[in-house]
Amino acid sequence: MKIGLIGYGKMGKAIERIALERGHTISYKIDSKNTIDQVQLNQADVAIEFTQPSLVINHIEQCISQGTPVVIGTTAWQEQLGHVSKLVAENNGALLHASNFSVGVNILFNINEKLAALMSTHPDYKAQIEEIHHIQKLDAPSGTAVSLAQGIIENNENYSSWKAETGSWPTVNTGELPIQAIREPEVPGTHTISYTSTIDTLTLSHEAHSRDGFALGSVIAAEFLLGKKGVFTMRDVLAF
Ligand SMILES: NC(=O)C1=CN([C@@H]2O[C@H](COP(=O)(O)OP(=O)(O)OC[C@H]3O[C@@H](n4cnc5c(N)ncnc54)[C@H](OP(=O)(O)O)[C@@H]3O)[C@@H](O)[C@H]2O)C=CC1
Ligand SMILES: O=C(O)C1=N[C@H](C(=O)O)C[C@H](O)C1
Repeated sequence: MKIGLIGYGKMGKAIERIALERGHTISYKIDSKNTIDQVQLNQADVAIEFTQPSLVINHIEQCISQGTPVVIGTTAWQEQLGHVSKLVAENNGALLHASNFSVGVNILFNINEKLAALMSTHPDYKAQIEEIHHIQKLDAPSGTAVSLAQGIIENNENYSSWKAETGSWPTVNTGELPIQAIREPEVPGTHTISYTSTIDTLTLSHEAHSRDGFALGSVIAAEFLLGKKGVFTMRDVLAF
């Protein structure tokens, strides 16, 4: 498969290595010096986009209007999912997005929803989410933390919204789920959900050891997307 890389930073480089190991070729690499306007996107069978929240919607629009299937890893654009879904439908396009492409985190998403449902009838347990990432990360809280919070809100009647702060825990009102974002050098991504009562604490945690899991998941997602039409997520790839 011919893959176009939109974003050739920390993730783009990890994806290139894993794509080549899996027998794919790289058609182009887009970064701040070689931007999307300078490249014929449909040279590639599929594009994989990991850039920045401020760029991703323009990149999606360009890929979909030029008929290029695209895998989106960039985070912090979910409020535009309605616009993006409409665009994909109108152009009979193909797009796959995920806040986290690692298999381990997608298993965590599944367990998180089940635990949230079990905890719904135990309001004495207070939930919280902590995420730790490298200091270059532009968005906070992480897309993964937001997905985890949504999984709790949809399955636990004690929570109806989330509130986040960087570097400390937010003060919350009843029904608000607290998220703390921590930034430390070199951390690829660690997410911890805990439920604490006066009696005990129950904890679910995922710690990425490198970016390889995110990169491998995005290449597997690109392989899945080839020949399909519509909007997909890692749930479709992993058939959860
Ligand atoms: N869904 C998932 O599993 C994961 C998602 N992410 C998300 O992916 C995104 C990228 O992360 P990461 O690779 O660490 O970030 P980096 O900052 O390392 O890379 C960003 C890339 O975007 C490029 N870029 C900057 N400006 C432009 C522009 N105008 N046009 C085209 N490209 C441009 C940069 O170019 P240059 O190199 O020239 O500066 C760089 O190659 C983030 O949103 C992050 O949250 C990250 C990991 C996993
Ligand atoms: O920016 C990152 O590095 C990561 N971003 C994603 C997120 O926002 O959840 C996924 C992963 O945690 C790494």
